[in-house]
Amino acid sequence: MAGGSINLARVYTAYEGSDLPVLRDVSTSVEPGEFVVVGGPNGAGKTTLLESINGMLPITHGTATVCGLDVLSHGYAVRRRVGYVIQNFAFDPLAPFTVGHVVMMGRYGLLGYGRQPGEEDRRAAEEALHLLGIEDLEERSIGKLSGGQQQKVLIAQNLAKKPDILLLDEPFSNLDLCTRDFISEILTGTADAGCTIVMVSHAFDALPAREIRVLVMNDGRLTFDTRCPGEEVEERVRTHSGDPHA
Ligand SMILES: Nc1ncnc2c1ncn2[C@@H]1O[C@H](COP(=O)(O)OP(=O)(O)OP(=O)(O)O)[C@@H](O)[C@H]1O
Repeated sequence: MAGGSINLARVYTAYEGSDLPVLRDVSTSVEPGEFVVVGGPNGAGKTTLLESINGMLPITHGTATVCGLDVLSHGYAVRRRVGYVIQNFAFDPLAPFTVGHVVMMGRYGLLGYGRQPGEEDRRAAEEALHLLGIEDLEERSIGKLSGGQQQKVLIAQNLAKKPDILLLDEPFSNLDLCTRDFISEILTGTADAGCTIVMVSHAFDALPAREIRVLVMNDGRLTFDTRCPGEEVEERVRTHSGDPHA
């Protein structure tokens, strides 16, 4: 994990079929190894921001450069280096994959076309299973696990990829309090190893004690940007989030 930078310059993003952009005039720079928390009210554009960074959504104006690559013209290369733990994902109970398969899928984008996983891939998957403490689930069917267990598997899948940047959308949403602390420690270790972390969250109780970069979004715009210790993040986000019901 080398740690990747993110540079957004006056970015606008619109969903297909819509003329109105959801992200509006977003500019920011994230340095390699930063731990970023993105807050703000429901519908502010936080998920849209993550999916603009990894090139899943089309940027209609402005430029996004991730790990030194232009996202519009090098989306595939960007996604090889960026992990993404999506929000509220649930596998079909009949999905024909074991936990081991799902974690190994994190390596597939790194393999050439038609190449089978090798020793390095197996080691990376085993390390990720071990880090998340889910080795005992390796042979279990993914769709038959609890939401919290599936969440851990998705995090393991993305860590097996050894990304330069890890994007996480509400990673604590399915997790009990102890597991939140456990995942928070893993993310802190991942950031300390050099990986840039960008996490969208409404839950701030499990943030690491280290310095956090806080970005707040309101109505598609980036409206607040600061750095503070983990325990102050909730207060900063609360103070700077517009009330959508006001
Ligand atoms: N697939 C889509 N097509 C059209 N509009 C969408 C789509 N997904 C989201 N939007 C709109 O984009 C806006 C921002 O949504 P987004 O999911 O980025 O917000 P968010 O800040 O992540 O919200 P939350 O905290 O509720 O997860 C919302 O107005 C939403 O309705």
